[in-house]
Amino acid sequence: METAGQESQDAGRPVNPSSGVLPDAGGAAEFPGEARRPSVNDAGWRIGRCLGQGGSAAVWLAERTVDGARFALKMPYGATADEFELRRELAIRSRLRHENLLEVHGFLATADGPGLLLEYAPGASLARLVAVRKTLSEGETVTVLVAVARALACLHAEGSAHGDVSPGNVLFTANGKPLLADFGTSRMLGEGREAGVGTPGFEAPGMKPDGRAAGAALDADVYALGALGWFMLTGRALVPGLRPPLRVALPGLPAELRILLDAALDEDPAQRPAAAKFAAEVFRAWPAEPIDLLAAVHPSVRPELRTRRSVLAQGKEPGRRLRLRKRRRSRTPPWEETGRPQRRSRLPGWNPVRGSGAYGSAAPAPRAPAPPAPRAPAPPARAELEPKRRSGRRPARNPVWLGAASVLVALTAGLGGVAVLAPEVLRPSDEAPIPASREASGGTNALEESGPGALEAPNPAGDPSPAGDPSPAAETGRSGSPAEAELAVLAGEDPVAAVRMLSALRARAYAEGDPAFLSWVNQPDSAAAAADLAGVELLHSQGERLAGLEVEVVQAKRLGGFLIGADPGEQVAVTTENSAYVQMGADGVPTAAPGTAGRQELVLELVRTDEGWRIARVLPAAAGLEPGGGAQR
Ligand SMILES: Nc1ncnc2c1ncn2[C@@H]1O[C@H](COP(=O)(O)OP(=O)(O)OP(=O)(O)O)[C@@H](O)[C@H]1O
Repeated sequence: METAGQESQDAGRPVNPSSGVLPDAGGAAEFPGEARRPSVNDAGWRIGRCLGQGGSAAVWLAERTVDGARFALKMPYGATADEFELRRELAIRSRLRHENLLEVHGFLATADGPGLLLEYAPGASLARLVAVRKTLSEGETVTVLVAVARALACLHAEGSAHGDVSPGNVLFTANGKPLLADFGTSRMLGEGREAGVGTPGFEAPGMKPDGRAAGAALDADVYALGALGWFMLTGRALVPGLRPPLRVALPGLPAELRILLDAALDEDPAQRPAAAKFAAEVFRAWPAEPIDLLAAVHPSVRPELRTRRSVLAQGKEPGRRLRLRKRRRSRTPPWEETGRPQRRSRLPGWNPVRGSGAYGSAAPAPRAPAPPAPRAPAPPARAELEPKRRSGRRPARNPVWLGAASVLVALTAGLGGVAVLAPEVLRPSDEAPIPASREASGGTNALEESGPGALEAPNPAGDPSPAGDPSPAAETGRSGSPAEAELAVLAGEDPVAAVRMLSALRARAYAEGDPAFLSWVNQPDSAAAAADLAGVELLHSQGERLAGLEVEVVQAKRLGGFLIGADPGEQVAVTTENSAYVQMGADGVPTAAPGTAGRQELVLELVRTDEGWRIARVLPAAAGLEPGGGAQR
């Protein structure tokens, strides 16, 4: 289990740009125990903060410099003595493929011996989440239990048991997908089991140290699932032999969930369900909800979170139990699978209903941030859409839409429709992490320095100076303005020519972190305007920009015209290519891994206003002309 509060220990530490590591006391251990920052001779890697410490190892953030991909590096305390265990962990894990099992990539040589390279889980551990939040809602508990039970079912089907299903070994991606980690205690069925490898409160009663009885280890994993459920709902680990009946301990708990947890926690292993069945029944018993991770993650991770932010954003105390909603009762008794469709949560973030369908499965290596291709927001409540255009103020920061402090995250997290639109661009954040922006509070980046090879910022933006004229630039308090010739193209007849110019201006808004350009790009108060304004305002508010970004329309074809209210509109199918870029702070230091070049096919819906062509809506390439369809206004 990790040390309580460890994730936050690095918060606010100053950055040492020359060393590539957080400063510490002469390289001495920063944390209790033997954790010492590993030294990697290979220039292709940089070591960041300590992510956590367990009983046998410390885990560090590691960045592959060539592409900015982030991993977790697990370093056993005892160096070579534990190398065998690492190899075993790799061997067991590499046979399995499951979206809720943490990926194990291989070894990395360090001066202290080999470390195990793991998929990086930025969303912290369940131990930390519960430590901060106190308890989770029923829906969140379902999300975790279903995911972990499915992962266990996969492990069990391959003939292995986990052996230490506990809160420190359940980690989260940035979109709240639970990952079962730490296969150091895993054993093939029939193998002996070391004494004391489990976590108190999550060990099945009567589990013998050798654990050779066929199936005993599997049943013990299921008991641990029940204990996890108890832990999430009560905020406490079970005290063996002292468990009050769930009906008493949690009187408001829906009966369906209570029966399932009771079954998993049964003293008699034979009465416990198999992991797969437990997953199916818990999934059916109560609607899953995305996990609210905001309070638990390291400050540098907050910008990339894709989970809902209700607890803090709504001013509620972290850890406050969400009130029981109207129960969704099942007429079918637990343990009988019906395959009945589940109610879907509309909140962003992973849940087992949508699973990989919504966000894709884990990729071997994280990717660089997605380029800001034109976005089409999901159809939201109109009130959420109102960008305070022409008011000189920033757009309203709706927690769902703009809770993040990073532009790219805001675009990808809040605007759910984008995923439908451009799936190749919008990977889940564990695949496409948007590395940390600098915290206004002085927090550090996840990987905190740019190093000698830091990317230069092409076309550095000048200091914004508030303008005093009544132009749109003045209204946003910025000085950006297109040239006369560019404006003439927008005012012309040809929507195809206009589309090229609109794309270029839009890219300039991002490249210079200057919202003023957007006034010439999007139709006022449209969905496209809301999305872009939110994104660029976020960049602007952080003094950041996407340096070097250029978007070129390589193909454009008119699909046809239509009316949007009284205004003439046009749909134009476009293929755009964006350059690589760097998310850059005002000090010229990159705040995220470089964005890669890419290509997209979209349909842009333009409207011809008195001031010229503007983008009203962005549609998937397949959308084509929608007869009678109009842009959201
Ligand atoms: N892939 C990861 N991404 C982010 N954090 C991680 C990752 N792996 C581990 N951690 C953090 O490090 C802590 C310790 O890791 P882990 O549980 O693997 O160590 P351990 O010594 O094997 O633990 P145990 O005490 O269970 O034997 C975790 O609780 C978690 O906070």
